Amino acid sequence: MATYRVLVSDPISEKGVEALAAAPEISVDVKTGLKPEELLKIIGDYHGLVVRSETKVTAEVLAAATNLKAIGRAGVGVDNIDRKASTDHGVIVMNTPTGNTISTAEHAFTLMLSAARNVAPAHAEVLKGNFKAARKAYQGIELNTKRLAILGMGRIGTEFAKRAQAFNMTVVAYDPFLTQARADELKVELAKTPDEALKGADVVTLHVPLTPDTNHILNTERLALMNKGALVVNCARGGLIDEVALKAAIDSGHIAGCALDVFEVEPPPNDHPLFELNKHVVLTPHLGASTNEAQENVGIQVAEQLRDFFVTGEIKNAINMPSLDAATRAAIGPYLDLAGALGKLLAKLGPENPDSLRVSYHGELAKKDTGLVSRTALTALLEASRPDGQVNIVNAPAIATQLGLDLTESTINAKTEFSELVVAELRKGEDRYRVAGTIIGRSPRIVEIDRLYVDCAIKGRFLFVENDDRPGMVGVVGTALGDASVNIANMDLARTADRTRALTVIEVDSEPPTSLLEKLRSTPGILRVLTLDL
Ligand SMILES: NC(=O)c1ccc[n+]([C@@H]2O[C@H](COP(=O)([O-])OP(=O)(O)OC[C@H]3O[C@@H](n4cnc5c(N)ncnc54)[C@H](O)[C@@H]3O)[C@@H](O)[C@H]2O)c1
Ligand SMILES: O=C(O)[C@H](O)COP(=O)(O)O
Repeated sequence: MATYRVLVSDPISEKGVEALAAAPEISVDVKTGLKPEELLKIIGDYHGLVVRSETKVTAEVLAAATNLKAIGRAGVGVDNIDRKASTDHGVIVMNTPTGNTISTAEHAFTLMLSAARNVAPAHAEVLKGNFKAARKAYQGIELNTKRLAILGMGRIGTEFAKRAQAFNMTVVAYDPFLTQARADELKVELAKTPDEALKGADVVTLHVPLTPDTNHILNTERLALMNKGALVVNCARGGLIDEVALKAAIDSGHIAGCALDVFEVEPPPNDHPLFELNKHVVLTPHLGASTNEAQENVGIQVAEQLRDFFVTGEIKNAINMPSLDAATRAAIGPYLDLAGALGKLLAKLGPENPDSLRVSYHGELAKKDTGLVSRTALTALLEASRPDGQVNIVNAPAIATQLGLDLTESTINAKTEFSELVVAELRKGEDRYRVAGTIIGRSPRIVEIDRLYVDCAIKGRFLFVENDDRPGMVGVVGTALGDASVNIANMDLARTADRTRALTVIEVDSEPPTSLLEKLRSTPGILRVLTLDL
């Protein structure tokens, strides 16, 4: 019986569906073209969701998706998925960033050539029998030596640049992450601003994600910076262009035309103003990634990523989580277990309503990527007060922020008696409580509780007894446990350097009854008694 149910709600390649269904742990339902209300009704039954750009994964859908753990986007753009709501609900969002790069770059390039040479309107006229008239009407634009501005020099922008250079175009690129060294390597001019890239450009092509910052990145003012007779190409997202401004710039004759694969609203309405245009215009229905090759790539990639996430815990190409490959998962597995135990210990023993959790790493571990280890400690800390599955590794930082709890990480070079040490400290004002652990062999051990040195396992049922450090206390505790028929599996004793306070960590074989806890708590010299299942 499959453990995880995955809904594929947009068409992906058959091979992708097969790759997902091949895992015995996973059962797959393909239901494409669902209306929003139909999706809302069934999404609660699924642990995984696979989409392209059609399914809108809104905050409402995520609120109804009570079992959802992961969304796989078979493609690049994730603007159809409410990222914040996904994170708040603890749902991992992964995309497949590389699978459709070439197909999309080729489509964008095709669009540029088609707009320059009026391929679409000329074709339509030929079919209508207007061969001669069309020969006169559709004079083209040569691209050789023209200046091309690329906004967004990521995967697709870079591939577009290579093709444009083969056509002897001069390429100028703007991307906030493009360095001079990379620009030199790609033989493109580096623009410091979008305006600088657009000034004097004959063609612009957009390859940036749609975000609140990039919405209408191409507007009236920026179109005006381009040369008269310039072309606009957009194979990224419709919202990047102010379509009203574009229509006005084409009507005025400043911009010659446009080549668009994407629209502000998809599908665009039948009376869309750009549909009135004819010369140097070509419009396609979001076909950039629609090749057999790209669809197989992204379909299989998304299937493998979701399968690995459910089966091995591997996290690849997540946009709201650090990645975690299988090898790293295996290497840091014991530290994740240790961090979980430290978080639980702090929840039980540390101050309530803390201001911050500080996780510090000593030794070799300090050189590794410990982000997920810290997140695991935070998740375990928060889970203790929300045991109903509301908190997980994806949403723990967001929940902590809502609570005003800071998570800080530090690496410490000072030597300790352990080759590696993880210290988790909960702070509330001046009040601090710390616990620490290490890995011995492959086994996580707790080695410090509130500055007292212990050695205990991270799994089991424990009784913590803090008492004045005076003779006879261990006997009192042992006798009380014996009288209550609670067997001791392990016992570890620690005391402060000034010998005023002692801590006994007792691993027990059965749940200590309330009567035993009350008896211990009322025993003179016993300061605190707590039980904890780790
Ligand atoms: N039409 C289609 O079918 C289709 C197919 C694939 C991708 N896309 C779209 O194309 C976009 C780009 O895809 P990609 O694979 O090249 O992504 P990418 O992440 O490799 O590249 C995006 C680049 O944009 C840059 N960027 C971000 N903000 C910017 C800004 N304000 N100005 C300039 N550059 C900025 C980033 O630094 C990055 O280098 C995707 O986000 C997606 O929306 C469309
Ligand atoms: O962002 C993408 O990957 C493209 O826009 C492709 O979208 P699609 O999968 O809906 O064709």
